[in-house]
Formats: sequence, C-alpha cells, structure tokens
Amino acid sequence: MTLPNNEKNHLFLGTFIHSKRLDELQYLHDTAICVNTTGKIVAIEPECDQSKAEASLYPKLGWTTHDVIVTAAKEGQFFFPGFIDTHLHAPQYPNVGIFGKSTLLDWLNTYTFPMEASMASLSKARKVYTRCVRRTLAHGTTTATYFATIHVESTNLLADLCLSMGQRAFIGRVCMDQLGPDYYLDESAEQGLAATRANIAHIRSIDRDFELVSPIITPRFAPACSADMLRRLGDLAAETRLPVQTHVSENVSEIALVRELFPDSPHYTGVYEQAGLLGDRTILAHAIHLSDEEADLVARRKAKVAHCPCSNSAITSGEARVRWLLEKGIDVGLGTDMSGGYSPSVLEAARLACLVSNHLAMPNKQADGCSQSEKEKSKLSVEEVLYLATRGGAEVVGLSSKVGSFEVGMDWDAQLIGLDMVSEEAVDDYTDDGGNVEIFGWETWEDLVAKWLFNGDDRNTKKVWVRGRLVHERRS
Ligand SMILES: O=c1[nH]c(=O)c2nc[nH]c2[nH]1
Ligand SMILES: [Zn+2]
Repeated sequence: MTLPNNEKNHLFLGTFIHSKRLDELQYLHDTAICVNTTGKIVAIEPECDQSKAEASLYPKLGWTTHDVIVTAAKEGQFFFPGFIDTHLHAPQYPNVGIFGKSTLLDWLNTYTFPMEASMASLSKARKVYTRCVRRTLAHGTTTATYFATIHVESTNLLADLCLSMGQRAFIGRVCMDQLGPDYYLDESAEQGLAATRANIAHIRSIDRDFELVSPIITPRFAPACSADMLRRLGDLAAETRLPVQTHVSENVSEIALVRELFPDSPHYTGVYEQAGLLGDRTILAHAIHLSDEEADLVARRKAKVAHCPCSNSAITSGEARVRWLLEKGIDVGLGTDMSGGYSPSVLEAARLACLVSNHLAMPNKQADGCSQSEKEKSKLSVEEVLYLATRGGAEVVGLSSKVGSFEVGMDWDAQLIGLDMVSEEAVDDYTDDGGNVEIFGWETWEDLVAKWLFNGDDRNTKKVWVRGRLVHERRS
C-alpha cells in the first residue's frame, strides 16, 4: 500500500529553530515555510508574512488560498524539528517508573519479561501500544525506534497503530531464544527467524516503500540469543538491507555474561561483528563500557549509538562517554529506553544527557586518569543535546535526508513549542510587582531554549506534525 497525500498544503509562519551542526542552533525569525500535500518542505522564505507568501510564494507553487492551512507561531512560540527517539520498548510502557534498586539482569527478570510476555494478548497490546504512541507523539516524538516483543501479531499491531496514528517508526520483533523465562522465548532460532520474516512481510504489506513504518531486525542482546540465531539474523540483514537494533555493553554483569557465553569473541562488540550484525544500519543502545578497540570497530563499521542517559541513571548502568564516541566519528542519537528509562520524553533524555556528561567532568570521578581540563571536555551543551535529539537521531536511524531539520526537500516532521508553562505564566506572577523588577521576559532566544530544555514538558508541545499531517494537538 502507498500512503495517501494530505488534503491541504501548509503555510507555517514565525520563528523556526533547528540544528545547523552539533554545536550550533539556527534561529530563523519572521520566516515562512511551505509544505505541500505530500508533506515535503517546498519553500523556506525569510522576512515573509502571510500576505507576502500569498502574493509571491503561492503563484510559484501553484497554490490558491483555499487549499492552504496557515499556522502562525504566536509571540514566544517557535517551530522545532520533531524529536527522534532512537531506542525505546513499547511493551514496557506500563512499567515506566518501576525499577526500584534493580540493575539490568534482575530488572529484566523482575519487571520486564513478565510485562512483555503479557503482550501475547492482542487486546492488552492494543491498549498499551495505543497509549504509548499517543503519549510519545504528545511529547514531540515524530520518529520512534521500537523494540516490541516476540509476538508476531501484537508486533504487527504496533506497526498498524503507528501508521494510523501517524508516527514514523521502526518496529522490531524481538528475537530471543535463550536467557528469558520458559514462558517468554522463541522456540528455536529457526522459529524466531520465521516469525521475524512474517512481521517484515506484514509491514511491507501496509507500507510498501517504508515511507512511515519500517521493520528493523532486533536481536534483543547477545546473552539472549544463541550464536545460531545471531548468525541467521546477520544473514537476514545482508539479504534484506534492513536496519538492525540491539543493546551493547550496558552493564558490567551483562558484559561478564557475554564473555562466558561467547568465549571465542574478543569482546562484546565482536559477537555482533562475527554474526554479520555490525554495519552502517546498526543501532547499538547504550555502549557505556566499550573498550577503545570496540569503539574503533563500531566507528569502522559506521554503526550508530543510541545514548539513553535516563535508563543508564535509573538502573545504575553507568555513564556513556558521548564526547569520546563523537570524537571517534560515531553517530550518536538519544533514546528514552522506556522503561529502563522512566520517561517517554526525548526532552528529558536531552536534559539528562547534559547532566550525565557533567557527571563525567566532576573532579571526584575516578575515570581513566585524565586531567580535569580533559574531563571538562565531556560536558555537552544545550545546543549539542538538542542536536542529538533531532539531527543526530536522524543520522542514527538513516533518515538524515528526510527529517531532523528544516530544509527544502525534507519532510515536515515538526513540533510547535509554546513556552507559557516555562516563562509566560511566571511573567504574570512576578513582573512589575511594584518594585519594577523584571524576573522573566528579558531572556534571549538562546536563554528561552535553555529554559525549555531544563523545565519544559509535554505542556509546551502544542502541535506535532509528521509528513505534514497534524498528529497531535494539545487541548488547552
Ligand atoms: O535497557 C535495556 N532494556 C531491555 O529491555 C533490555 N534487554 C536486554 N538488554 C536491555 N537493556
Ligand atoms: Zn533498551
């Protein structure tokens, strides 16, 4: 099936903010962006208002006023690219916030496997997945890279729901033929492969060209897959050229387990390399404790990393060295990793990416014996984490020519941000209170973006579009 066009063209007016590169946001004020019915940006015009757009842009585009929806950002509002969540688990959505003092391996057994197993029920999966997609859209996530479960039917349903609710998504049927409890395992590598092929065929049948939803080959992580299963999945990746996602080097006990289970591999990353699973379409979640040798291998294979600071802090996994990965030339995006991470918000992941990077710079951190000034370099700026949340994420999921920033020819995957909960309400409360002291309302745009990053939430996400289609509108 090919996807239908939207009914109308769009004209967006106001301030647009997006990443130009890792450390620079671009601010486009008083700008017009035109989006056609296929959801593509067809014009970006500086110093342009509605009447100028109607007079000069519409004739060039062959538009008339009645086939255009106009959305103008109000004072203090701005358009921002939709967030890209490069790693999350849809079936774990009901578990958000429940992790106690667990760490990865006991967390899986205590909370995660039982919840995932319950998605065998299609009616439960429908409820959970509908809410997960709705909630992530409400937080501005326009592209999500999902792990589902081992169940084909409910994984197919997740793809159906993303398509109908309009979220761009990669959907992975989870492959695991060992380590899990008896009630939640693929019967064999062969059966797991057949189930994965069935899921791929379904997704192809609902979106032939993967315009919105795509399958992604998903070995859970090395300890949960036999060498036979990993090899078969590596062959499937070579055959289909589909993307691959898995976890790597998240937790020290997990790494010890991999050493035990795969004694012939030089290291954890080597297990995926030997299976043919490490390539330029591979997304590795976490990558916290990689050795230099492993990170160099990841860089050589052009594999990508999903950094999940919320999860890494919640289940005490460690602090990924994002600057170190970036300096090795590895593309890094952000993942909420629900429900290892407690929040469905990529904005939360971005602010935690800042804080975790600050932790790496703290003097009492024992880390690798480098000097304090070298440690300082690990700190990520507001601009950098917002890059990871958008453009960096687009690189990670292989969609950088389509989404992540505002350029002619790209798709309109965007969010309208209003800062009323961050500052305007406070203006009413505190401005000019007799002492004529202005506490809020004086900020530069750069300050406002920082306030949004550290204080914002889904109340600030007023509208969200994917491929030009309005997929979320916040009720006031
Ligand atoms: O963060 C994680 N979440 C998971 O579900 C998982 N499975 C294996 N390793 C994992 N890590
Ligand atoms: Zn995960």
